[in-house]
Amino acid sequence: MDNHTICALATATGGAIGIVRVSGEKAIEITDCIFKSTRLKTLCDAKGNSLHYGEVHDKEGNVIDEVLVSIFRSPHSYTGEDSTEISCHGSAFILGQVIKALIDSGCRQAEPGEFTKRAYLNGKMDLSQAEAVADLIASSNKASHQLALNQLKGHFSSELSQLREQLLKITSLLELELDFSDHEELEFADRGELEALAEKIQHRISDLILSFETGNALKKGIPVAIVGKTNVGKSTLLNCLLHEDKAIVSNIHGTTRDIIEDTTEINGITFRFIDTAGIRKTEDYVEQLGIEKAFKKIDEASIVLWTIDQIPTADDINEMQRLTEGKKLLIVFNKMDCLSQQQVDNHLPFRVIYISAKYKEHINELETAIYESADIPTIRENSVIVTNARHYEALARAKESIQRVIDGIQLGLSGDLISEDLRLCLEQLGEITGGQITTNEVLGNIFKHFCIGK
Ligand SMILES: Nc1nc2c(c(=O)[nH]1)N(C=O)[C@@H](CNc1ccc(C(=O)N[C@@H](CCC(=O)O)C(=O)O)cc1)CN2
Ligand SMILES: Nc1nc2c(ncn2[C@@H]2O[C@H](COP(=O)(O)OP(=O)(O)OP(=O)(O)O)[C@@H](O)[C@H]2O)c(=O)[nH]1
Repeated sequence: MDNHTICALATATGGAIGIVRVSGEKAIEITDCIFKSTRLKTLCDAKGNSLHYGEVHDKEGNVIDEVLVSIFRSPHSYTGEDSTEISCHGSAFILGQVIKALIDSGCRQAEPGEFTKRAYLNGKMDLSQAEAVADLIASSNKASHQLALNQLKGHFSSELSQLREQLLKITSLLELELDFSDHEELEFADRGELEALAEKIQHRISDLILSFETGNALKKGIPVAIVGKTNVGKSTLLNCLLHEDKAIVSNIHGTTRDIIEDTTEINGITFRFIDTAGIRKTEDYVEQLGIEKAFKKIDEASIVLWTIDQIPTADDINEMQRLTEGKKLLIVFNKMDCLSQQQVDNHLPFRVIYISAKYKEHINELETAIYESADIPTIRENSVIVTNARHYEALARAKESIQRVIDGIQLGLSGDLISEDLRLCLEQLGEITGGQITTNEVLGNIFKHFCIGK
């Protein structure tokens, strides 16, 4: 890490007040260079967590703005370094001038995520908490907000450290055995006990891996595929659910060829609606490609809205069931405005939601059904749900390692062979929170997605 003092705008432009953050060894000294107060001789004597009124000026001594400066002293700051925050009037011009003045006095403009990266490197938070900061900023609904907050608060981190402790316990039991391996009659490590412990760890890792399906869906949006024959009104329905004209609607069969998707919220949960090409037999090569993509999307979706505009035949029902096996299936009978009461009353052997996409009738009812079929678990303040693909991958590898430990114990392998897999498992779990072994490449990949000033 370079030890330059960094600065950046911390707020979005356009507000009444804008904050410029400064962090690093010379943060207070450099801020003092551009700051003048009638009360205080120099900021360098100011206490940590104090607030100071004054003016900032440029190199030539021209006043830029009337401001408030907060002082944080290492290690009691967000980054763990000496830091200041300059609250100015929220004009893009003023904020630019303040940053320029700071750079003229020896600061460097911060890179994306550099404040949080420093907080991580200074031990203020672990890597999964740093990632939670980015998720928190990106959170747009109650669920994703709660998940990010839980991760930031360290619930996931402490779960991982419990797992690491248990792994270390197995390791130390095995090492004890190795130390005394000359005395073959001595068996310190009860293999049954070791196996039970390893299995407990594996279960917990498996649960975390499983939680990713929910976590990922809540973060990225629960995938809902809109499927059906051509011209039944799938694109009209998509537009209706998204509350915007996203897809082209026409009465020409086979209008939608490619996949069109976007997200929207129902009761604070993000859903990702995917409009697909209408399914029919066709000689048109491009349309056929679209239909194949539709089948793939059904596979990836958790919920399928099978849209119809006529009473389905037995063959239709068979196909519907065959293609959506293992999915939550909602049958949407569209164009109800064209149906006779008799057709509506015709009893179908499954639940059907009658709507009119064109005239926006019964859309609320459909939204409720979609929300209910998503079966979203309540996210408590201390729920641990994995939402990050990097964490998921590390857990998957850790699970393989612990499986090899279990296999090794069952096969009666020697302690040193088993220890090797235990060490791997520890390392893989350690990647999530970031240990000594985190490479610059991994760090670079994580922090480049942050905004500047965070
Ligand atoms: N003005 C401002 N608002 C902000 C932040 C900030 O840096 N500045 N944050 C940041 O992005 C978030 C709050 N996070 C923060 C986390 C730690 C510390 C801090 O000073 N920690 C010290 C003292 C802790 C204490 O008093 O208990 C420490 O960890 O030692 C500050 C902000 C959101 N709001
Ligand atoms: N009467 C009536 N017409 C509708 C309704 N919903 C859609 N339509 C009409 O049905 C026709 C087909 O609509 P689309 O949304 O393009 O149908 P699609 O299923 O996406 O069609 P493909 O792209 O061919 O798969 C259009 O003329 C729509 O205006 C409805 O609720 N009632």
